[in-house]
This record gives sequence, structure tokens and C-alpha cells, in this order.
Amino acid sequence: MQIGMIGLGRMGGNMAERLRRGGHEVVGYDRDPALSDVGSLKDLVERLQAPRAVWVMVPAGAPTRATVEQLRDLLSEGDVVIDGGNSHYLDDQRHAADLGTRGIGFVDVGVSGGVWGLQNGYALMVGGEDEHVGRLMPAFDTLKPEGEDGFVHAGGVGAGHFAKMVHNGIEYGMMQSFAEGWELLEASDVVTNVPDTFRSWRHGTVIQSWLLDLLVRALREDPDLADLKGYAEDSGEGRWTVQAAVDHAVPLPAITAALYARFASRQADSPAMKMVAALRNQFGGHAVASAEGQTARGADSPGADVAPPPEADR
Ligand SMILES: O=C(CO)[C@H](O)[C@H](O)COP(=O)(O)O
Repeated sequence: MQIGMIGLGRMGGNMAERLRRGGHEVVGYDRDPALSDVGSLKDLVERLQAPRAVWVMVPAGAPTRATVEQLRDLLSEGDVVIDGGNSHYLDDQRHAADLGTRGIGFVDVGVSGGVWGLQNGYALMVGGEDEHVGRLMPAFDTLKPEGEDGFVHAGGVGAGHFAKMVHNGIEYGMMQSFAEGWELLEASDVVTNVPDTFRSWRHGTVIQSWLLDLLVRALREDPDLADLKGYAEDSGEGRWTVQAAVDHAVPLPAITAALYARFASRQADSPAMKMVAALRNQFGGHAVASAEGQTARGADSPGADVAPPPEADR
């Protein structure tokens, strides 16, 4: 089929390539003229035959919103817009309503597979009406991995991105779990061959997984991760998962802890733990470390000046 692809970066560019290899005609647009087949969104729309299918693969939030708004004014009744970025499911519902006023369809697709997708295929989680999803099946069939799995029409508009959001929340929890296990193995001197221990778990264990394969690969490249700083960003889906859990009063302790661990990783020092240290020192005269790393005051330190708590609080 013919498909317009907007955003030809790491994900969009590789997806366009996989579609082309599968025999589809892809007209690509990117702000970078070196990557683009056309000079503007208007040119892209003019190059496509109606009814058009235009796949948006730009960062979630304002860039996606701006692109969908422009497409609303350029496309015609019967065309369909696909958002394959990591958008919030509530944005999908707004976009579908907005495009729907012009008779333009909307399908949201959560895409997983990262930089390996070109070769292995992309897992696709799709939300939208049957009519629109059905029309796009030839493209989905090419993009997805070979075999039965790797594709779901999860529900109406928003369901694809909601499924991808929860997938990413699970990803957070799994990564954190592997990371904590690795830290503990390294911290003790009981297991002396940590990389091989992880490698052995790749087969026959209950935790075998692609993430485990990638962990083994990372340790092969840098056995102590000495080249990395313990700092992890987040792109928003973990936060949205936790926010959705609060909205539905669903307890997500593991995923929430994994998200908070990333926030903690960005602090050179912890203001909250300074306060914990200060309070321990206040009520019990317990030792604290100074900002320079020296024990500054403590129960046994000269100069400890701790007012005794009221009788009732002891
Ligand atoms: O969708 C993905 C994998 O499934 C992305 O790699 C993911 O969005 C990365 O998220 P974060 O930056 O929050 O770790």
C-alpha cells in the first residue's frame, strides 16, 4: 500500500525502510531535508493518492499535536492519520475527535522494538475503529515481527497507546529488578562470576527475556558498567502509568518504585535524606556526615548538642 511517513528519525526512518522492503510505497517527510522525500507536509499530502494513510512518528506532546493539526487542514474526508509515537491516550481521543470533524480517521499505535525493529519487526498495539484498522493491515503485517504474536488491535481510539503505556511501565519494573539484582550480586563476594551468572540465566529460567539478553550484551561490552554514570532519564510513559494507576486506585508499588529510582538517580545528593539525617541527629544525637563526607556531629562526637526529647516522646 502507499503510506506517508512523517518523522524519519531512528524509529520512523527504520519503519519506513521496513515498509519499503516489504513492497510498500513510502513517501517520507522530515524537517531535515537530507532525510525527506518532499519539501513540506503539503507536498507529502499532494504526493499521496486518496484515501490517504499518513503515519506520524514525531515526539509525543506538542510536536505530535502540531502535526495532527496541520494534517487536519491538509487531508480530506476518508483519509486516516496514524500516530505511532509514544503519545498519551487522552491526546489520541482529542485528536480522533478533532480529525473526525472533517471525516478523517485516526488510529493510535504503540510501537515497541527500538533500534532492533528494522531487523526483527515491531510489536504493534493498535487502537481505533475496525474500518480504519482493517485498511491499514497490509502495513501492520509488514511492520510486525514474523509469526502469530507482536500485533494486537487492543480496542478503540487510545487503546493502543494505553497498552503501550502499561507495557513501558512493566519495562520499568523489569529493568529495575534486573538492575537491583546485578547491584546485589556485585556487592557481595559470594558470586565471583557475575556476568556468567546472568548469561546462564538466559536459558531454562523463569526470568529469561530480551531484557536479560540485552543486560548480558551490556556487561559483555563493559563488565562493570564503568563507562556509565548511574543516571537514568524517563520519557513520560512511566509517569503516565503511575498517574493512570492513581486515577483507577490500582496499587503499582514495583513500577512506582522503579520510576522514583530514576528520579533519585538524577540527584547528586538527596535533600530528603539530609532531612532524615538531621532529624536522627536532633532526636537521638545520631552521627551525620558533613557535606564534605566527614562525620560532623554525633552522639559520641565532641560538640554534640542534642536537646533531650520531652519525657513522653522518649
Ligand atoms: O518505548 C520504548 C521501548 O518500549 C522506549 O524505548 C521507551 O519510551 C523509553 O522510555 P523511557 O525513556 O521512559 O525509559
